[in-house]
Amino acid sequence: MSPSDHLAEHSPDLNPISTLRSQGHTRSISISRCPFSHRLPKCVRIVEVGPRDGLQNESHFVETSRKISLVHELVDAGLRNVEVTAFVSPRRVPQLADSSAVLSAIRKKTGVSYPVLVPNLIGFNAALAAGAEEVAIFASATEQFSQKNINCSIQQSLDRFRAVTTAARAYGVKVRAYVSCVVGCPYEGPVNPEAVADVTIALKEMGCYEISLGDTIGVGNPKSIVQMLHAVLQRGVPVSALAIHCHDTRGTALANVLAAMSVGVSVIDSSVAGLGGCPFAPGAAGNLATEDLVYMLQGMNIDIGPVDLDRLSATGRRICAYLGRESSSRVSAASHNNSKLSSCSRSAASL
Ligand SMILES: CC(C)(COP(=O)([O-])OP(=O)([O-])OC[C@H]1O[C@@H](n2cnc3c(N)ncnc32)[C@H](O)[C@@H]1OP(=O)([O-])[O-])[C@@H](O)C(=O)NCCC(=O)NCCSC(=O)C[C@@](C)(O)CC(=O)[O-]
Repeated sequence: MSPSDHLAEHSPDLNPISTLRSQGHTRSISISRCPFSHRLPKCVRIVEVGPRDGLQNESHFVETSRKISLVHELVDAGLRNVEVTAFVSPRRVPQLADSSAVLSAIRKKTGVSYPVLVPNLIGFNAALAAGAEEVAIFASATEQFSQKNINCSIQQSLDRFRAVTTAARAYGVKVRAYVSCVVGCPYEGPVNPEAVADVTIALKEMGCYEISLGDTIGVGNPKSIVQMLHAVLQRGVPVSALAIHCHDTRGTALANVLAAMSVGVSVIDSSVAGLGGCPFAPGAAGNLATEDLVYMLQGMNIDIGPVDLDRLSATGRRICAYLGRESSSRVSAASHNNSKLSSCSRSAASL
């Protein structure tokens, strides 16, 4: 039985292509093409931020052993980039006070990167001592968010980050970077894309191999995301050095990711079960759920590596059960309710 027949049998109304075929429409193949698929990257690298971004805002302390097993489960589900924790002030982010214990206990697999967040040299040195091979620094496009988040101006933060990138180079540690509030700021409102470009260029010039552009409070839409990306690209930052990091506060994260992909972005941050949110960004909900991203990309036949969606969904459900909350992944909820339909997207890919 072909995938389309399988779909037709189980859910005829979900499969317009086979329905049209059965009605004698021979040109149905053409509508199976995504109208902008030629502009989308063929491969996407997913950066899973659940263990760090996902847990940092949780009020009840997650046991160190549970954090470690979450990282292992995500890697076992096939993810190849898993952000593990943050070496920040334990007074500011008590949930991640066990960062050294977590990172040093991770059973590392070859071919997997395990970046950790560091705000300054203190954090970098602690991360290095715990075995970090990749760190992520994090700046903001707005002054007020920078002050609230890391207690310094944008310029001061760039000076601190330059010290980190210099040290990282000396130790052979890779450095990724974030820019927060790329579309809107909880304290300053709409953000000028040129401000995002300024910070992105500064981070690129100090040696960050990749800069992840964060819609921290999930106010973006496909148009504002693309406008922001164009501003960054027009200033000469190569698209291969950019990633996108969308919070799903208003339900636009997946659409925003697709918009970013249509201009060539091929690295996407997401969080298992849609966990997450910055403690210093009031109103910020969780990230785009990794399960939902994987469902869409696998369904579109975009290569994301060997990710097992069922295992990933199970991981999301387990951590949510531990935290005593519902998963924000729509795919996870849907496949739980109707396992027969869970493979629709994957079947459609081969039509
Ligand atoms: C950045 C600092 C450390 C500045 O820290 P500071 O400027 O020194 O001042 P502070 O009052 O904020 O903290 C001072 C205390 O932190 C200590 N300290 C100083 N540095 C470190 C360090 N690295 N590790 C551990 N301790 C450190 C320092 O020694 C001192 O200790 P105390 O005297 O109080 O005992 C602090 O403000 C901080 O930790 N802020 C938390 C930032 C954070 O984790 N935010 C959430 C992550 S960002 C995010 O979620 C957005 C992102 C990346 O996901 C993308 C997006 O969505 O946009």
